[in-house]
Amino acid sequence: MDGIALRVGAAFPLHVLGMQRAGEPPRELPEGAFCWEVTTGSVLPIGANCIIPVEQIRRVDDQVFFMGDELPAQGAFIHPQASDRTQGDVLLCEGQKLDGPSLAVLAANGVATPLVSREPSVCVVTTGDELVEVDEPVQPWQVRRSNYYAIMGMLQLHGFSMLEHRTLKDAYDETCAVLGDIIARYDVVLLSGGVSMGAFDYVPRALEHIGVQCVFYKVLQRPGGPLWFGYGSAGQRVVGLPGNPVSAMVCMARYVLPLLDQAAKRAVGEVVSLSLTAPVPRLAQRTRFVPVQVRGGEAQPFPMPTSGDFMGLPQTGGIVELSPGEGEAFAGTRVPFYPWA
Ligand SMILES: Nc1nc2c(c(=O)[nH]1)N[C@H]1C(S)=C(S)[C@@H](COP(=O)(O)OP(=O)(O)OC[C@H]3O[C@@H](n4cnc5c(N)ncnc54)[C@H](O)[C@@H]3O)O[C@H]1N2
Ligand code: MOO
Repeated sequence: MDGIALRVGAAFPLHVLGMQRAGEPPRELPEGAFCWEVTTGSVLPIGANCIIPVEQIRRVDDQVFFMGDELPAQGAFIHPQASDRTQGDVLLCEGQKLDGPSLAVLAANGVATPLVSREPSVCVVTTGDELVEVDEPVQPWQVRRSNYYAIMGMLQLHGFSMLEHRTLKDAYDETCAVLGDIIARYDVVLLSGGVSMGAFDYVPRALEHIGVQCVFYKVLQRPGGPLWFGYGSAGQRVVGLPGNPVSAMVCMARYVLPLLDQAAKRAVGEVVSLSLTAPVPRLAQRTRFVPVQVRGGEAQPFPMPTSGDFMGLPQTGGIVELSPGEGEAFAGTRVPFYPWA
């Protein structure tokens, strides 16, 4: 507070001894009708116990007159040491993301070298003979490598930066060799495509051949049924995402982003639930994920015709999860929501 520092009870007018500026060591305030001019952020002069804002005084030369209605009480506009937190208080917990406020707390407390977890390195591997680069000419029987951009974008927007990319042809020996090399060098490997039932879907076989321990393969869900997950010998997390673009993005939002938060030792955010604005048929035996537009805490279903149709996804903010069951989830049903990033 910009104003004057005084002792409660000192009789006005007060004599101004000078200016106690921010960044200066404390001055002495003697007994009697004296005060120090102070600026916001300055330390309290020794002996002062109250501040009067500059708006409430009138200064004539070195004399100060009180112009307010009521004299402030002892301690007014003073921020005592340790009044916000005291020694021994916990300021940040494990898993805290170092955002602006938490970095400010670290800096203010002199923590120049905080103990942080290492960001996991991630390699995204896209597989398929039909895939071409985004800036290459594409034939009617070819597909642009859009899953790579979708996955990378989701990872980057989620705060991951140690990202690499490899491409693989649908060839078993090459898949084994390249994956063996990649898995030895990254904490997390995210594969797209080649996990289903096709004659050239080599990913599950190749991963097991090179010693990646399968934890699960196939989930009762749509889209994203053929999802594969396992651990490398040094604990590397390996995910085989289904190649269909909607399936790959759904599995990223629902499983991979939380998995990476866990790998980075970040606190995994609480899952938000939203209210459906329209009924959605459930699947009898499978969990169903439906893209939604989010408006005012409500989820408007925006289903894609197939898991290869993703041109409408940019109008959505993420997916909701419907548990298996008969009939439909009615409008108003609260369902878990997973954002795209
Ligand atoms: N007989 C069966 N066939 C299929 C089944 C099944 O259970 N039985 N599951 C289907 C489901 S569900 C899915 S999902 C797909 C997943 O197949 P894969 O993971 O093996 O993926 P691919 O066959 O390699 O590709 C599927 C589809 O996605 C396109 N794709 C692949 N990678 C990319 C990329 N990087 N960017 C854009 N598009 C990509 C690819 O061209 C295919 O069209 O299997 C069903 N089949
Ligand atoms: O479930 Mo697949 O993941 O729809 O196309």
